[in-house]
Amino acid sequence: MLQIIKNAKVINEEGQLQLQHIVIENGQIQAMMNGDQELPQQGEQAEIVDAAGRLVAPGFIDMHVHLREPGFEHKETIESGSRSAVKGGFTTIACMPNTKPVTDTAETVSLILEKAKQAGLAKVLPYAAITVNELGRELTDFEALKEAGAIGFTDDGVGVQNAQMMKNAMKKAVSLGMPVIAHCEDDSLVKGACVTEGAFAERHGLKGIPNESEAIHVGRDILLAEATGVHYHVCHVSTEQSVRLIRQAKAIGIKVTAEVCPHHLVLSDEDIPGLDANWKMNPPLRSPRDVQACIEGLLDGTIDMIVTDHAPHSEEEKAKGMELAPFGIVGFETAFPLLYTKFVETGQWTLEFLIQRMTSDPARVFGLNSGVLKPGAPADITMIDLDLEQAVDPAAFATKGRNTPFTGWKLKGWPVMTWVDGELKYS
Ligand SMILES: NC(=O)N[C@@H](CC(=O)O)C(=O)O
Ligand SMILES: [Zn+2]
Ligand SMILES: [Zn+2]
Repeated sequence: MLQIIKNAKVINEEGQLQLQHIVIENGQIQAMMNGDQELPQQGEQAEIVDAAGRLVAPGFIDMHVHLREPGFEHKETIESGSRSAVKGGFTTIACMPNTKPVTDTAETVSLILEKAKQAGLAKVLPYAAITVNELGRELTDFEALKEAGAIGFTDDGVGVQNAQMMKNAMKKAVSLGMPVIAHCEDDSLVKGACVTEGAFAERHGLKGIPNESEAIHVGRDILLAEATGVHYHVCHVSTEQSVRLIRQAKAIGIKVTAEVCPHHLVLSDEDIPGLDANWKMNPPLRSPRDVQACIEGLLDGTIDMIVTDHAPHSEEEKAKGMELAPFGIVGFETAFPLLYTKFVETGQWTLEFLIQRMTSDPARVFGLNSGVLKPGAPADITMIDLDLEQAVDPAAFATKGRNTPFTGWKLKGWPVMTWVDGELKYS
């Protein structure tokens, strides 16, 4: 079937906004036509959506999310999580293996893929665990996990504490042409802390999570990546020191890539209003200096992409307070409006810069065929109303999670329609 999204404002190859018509056939982009060209003859039988000059971008790609299924369906399911994703303009999401059971067997990878297919919303790419049960003691069966459809290995939620274990994982991964994705956290430097070391922790008499707990793993793993030649990807970078280490490693050609979350670009520990666990996530909100370093790292290409680390938890769990509640905040439905409002509307970033970090860059790093609007690409598309301004209202979220620090924030740039392989999944 032929579909046309006409009068779409797209970012063209020169990085300029241009009015175009997007012609879609059988789930793929067939042509990108200039807005002043006549629509194709078959246009009469085509299903036509008039974008009326709204921004139309490649569907966003989020390489770090928690869908909680199997095992934590009270927090989220693959269905509710992928519904939240498409509502946020995301068409491809890569889910973390800290489920119950941990995604450490081919059966669980297959189960996730099956549930994602049933949900029929976003494309779901599962990661598998590096170690059995994410306990750091024994490697999982990388071949079987790859065979079942895992796209990379990570123990997200915890760091791999043992350097030899990490090195063995990297050797195995590189032999299979697979990446290792690391949650960087040295447990010996954390010990029961819930917020970053610094002003907020001191004021509230809390133990702090020091920057080195993250950066020590980044440094260690960069050396191991150099030794093994693996593609090493750093999760949720939050510190100045990590940015520096990654920058240096990239400069000498080590195969390292990195991601950063919207909250680490927009919030510091100075913004935390009090002992409210909606401001608790791992890594924690750091100092304004770290925030600045993450922004600079993204700007100079040290950090490759933006991910949400969408991490839903139930209201009861989050009500346990700053010290006892689990780490994590939801992210799909606020990511684009938040970054658009904070960085593009204020003139600090171009729209193109923001969109590339959420589309073509993750696609490039992980070898996906999406993330671009060009003939032959899957019709994974998001339409955004850049003028629509509304307050963040967790009660209206599609995710089961209500855990966000952005409640009430007035933001512009809300996704209004999302297509996956040409099928409308949100409007
Ligand atoms: N980011 C978080 O604060 N929490 C994540 C775990 C993780 O990403 O490390 C979770 O699973 O809840
Ligand atoms: Zn993590
Ligand atoms: Zn995570």
